[in-house]
Amino acid sequence: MKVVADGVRVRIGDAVILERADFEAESGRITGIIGPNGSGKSTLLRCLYRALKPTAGNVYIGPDDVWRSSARQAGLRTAVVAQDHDLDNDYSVLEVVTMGRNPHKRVLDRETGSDRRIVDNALDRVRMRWASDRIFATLSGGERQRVLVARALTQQAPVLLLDEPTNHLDVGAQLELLDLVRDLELTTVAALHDLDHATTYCDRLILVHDGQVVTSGPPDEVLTPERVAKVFGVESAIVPHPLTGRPHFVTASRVTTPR
Ligand SMILES: Nc1ncnc2c1ncn2[C@@H]1O[C@H](COP(=O)(O)OP(=O)(O)OP(=O)(O)O)[C@@H](O)[C@H]1O
Repeated sequence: MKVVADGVRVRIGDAVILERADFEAESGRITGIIGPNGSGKSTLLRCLYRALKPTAGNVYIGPDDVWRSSARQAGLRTAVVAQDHDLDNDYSVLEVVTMGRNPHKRVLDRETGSDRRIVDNALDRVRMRWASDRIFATLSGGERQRVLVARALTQQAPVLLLDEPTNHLDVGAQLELLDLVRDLELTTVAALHDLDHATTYCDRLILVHDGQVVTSGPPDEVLTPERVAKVFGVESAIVPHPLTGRPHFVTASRVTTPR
């Protein structure tokens, strides 16, 4: 299922946060959104998962305009791990992850044995089943992040939207999560800060700068040294990884090119 942004514009008050954002995320592929702090990555993602209505333009998940679909329809197609969440302090981990099943249920439907198996399986995949009865708010930042990924998995949606999914995770847990995302083979759109992760895990990148999509394409075409210097202000190269031989993004020093 494809994800398409068509001329998306976001204006908040007098500020234009996003201008004419166009892109297409291919079915079953990982598309990374990269760009400096404040460039508009989260804003673009929020438009995709119905948290923010664009001032102009359209977002399509598969054939449907997300802003003409119901919240439930959107929940069946799109699972989200956002940067912020509005979870009550008293929810247990099990309750949080079970919420991912809500789009599959009618109002008074009870949890079934099948739901419970899906929830347990998701918790196993992120190695958090041991915490099922813990209060979500008492977990560490990295543990909470893994639980939110488990909740997204239980939605069993074809599209996965991730806003800086490796936040709070140690280096091993970061790679474990990104390997898991790759193995899922969903249509994934992820805002990422780590440009080596973006190079290693993404099939395509969308580079956002000052609220504009600067370019999109395969990582080696997007992350040219000239463009990285201009947008991020650092000297960089893509070189063969000394351990794997795969393309590896490295930085050297800050450059003086104005951003
Ligand atoms: N509700 C709002 N009101 C005013 N400005 C906003 C609002 N939401 C976002 N912005 C501004 O829009 C710009 C883009 O924000 P956004 O969160 O999309 O950036 P980002 O690329 O995800 O940044 P980061 O890498 O720091 O997470 C920022 O300058 C931010 O301050």
